[in-house]
Amino acid sequence: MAFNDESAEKRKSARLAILELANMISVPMSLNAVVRLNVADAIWQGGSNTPLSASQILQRIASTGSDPENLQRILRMLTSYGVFEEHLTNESSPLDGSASERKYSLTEIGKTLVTDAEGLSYAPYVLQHHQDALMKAWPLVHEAVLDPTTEAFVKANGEPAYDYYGKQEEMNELMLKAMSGVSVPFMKAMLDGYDGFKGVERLVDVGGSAGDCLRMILKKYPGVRHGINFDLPEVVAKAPNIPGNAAYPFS
Ligand SMILES: C[S@@+](CC[C@H](N)C(=O)[O-])C[C@H]1O[C@@H](n2cnc3c(N)ncnc32)[C@H](O)[C@@H]1O
Repeated sequence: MAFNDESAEKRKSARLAILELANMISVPMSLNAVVRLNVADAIWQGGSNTPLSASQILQRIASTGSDPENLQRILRMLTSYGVFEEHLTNESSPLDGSASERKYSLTEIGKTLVTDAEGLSYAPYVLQHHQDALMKAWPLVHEAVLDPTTEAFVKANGEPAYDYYGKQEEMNELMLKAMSGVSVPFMKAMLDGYDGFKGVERLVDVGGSAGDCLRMILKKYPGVRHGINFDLPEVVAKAPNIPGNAAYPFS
């Protein structure tokens, strides 16, 4: 196939678009980096969300020898995806000598990574989705088309995901924390607008993970006397008991 008009606007935009797609991995990997570095909590320290430069953020999270320029690149990348807001100050930049120093605060998206009073955030979800076992499976996605008999995760890791998580305590705990971080705010919002649990006496949450959803439903609906968290044994073993739940110790 020959393309005669390589300078046509739509060919130029198509080439830019495919380059962006080809490099898209830099976005979740940058997100993973700021979670590992705990940048959101560093900016939010004390609830102020005062814009900070990369060097000021590093003073809160890292020892000497860290590289503010590399952090700034990551922050700028994620600013373009709405995680941070960039503020150009009147002070000159000690990093690159430019007239304005760049500072960063959290947007609403960025705030989802801040650890709340219950120790929860969306940060563990980001880590869970980029753990080594999953990262090993992604390059095998095309094999799901060519040979769908074995899923990519199994090909990469030798066993299905939940078997793998169950055997690795750290991964099991990360999965539980990731689910709690996502489900607690979701469930709060859902319970504000949904009253379908009225009149229910026995409730089974299939795949209930740490039991957060069940706990929140039981708290709002004391009429639900038996709440059963039906999950894998190693997951239920880590799930805290729900006070007042008549189903214990049978969940
Ligand atoms: C995506 S998580 C859902 C978490 C939970 N419903 C929430 O909203 O926080 C899926 C859950 O299904 C559980 N699960 C996977 N296979 C299962 C099985 N065979 N029997 C019971 N639970 C299982 C996992 O351990 C995990 O907790």
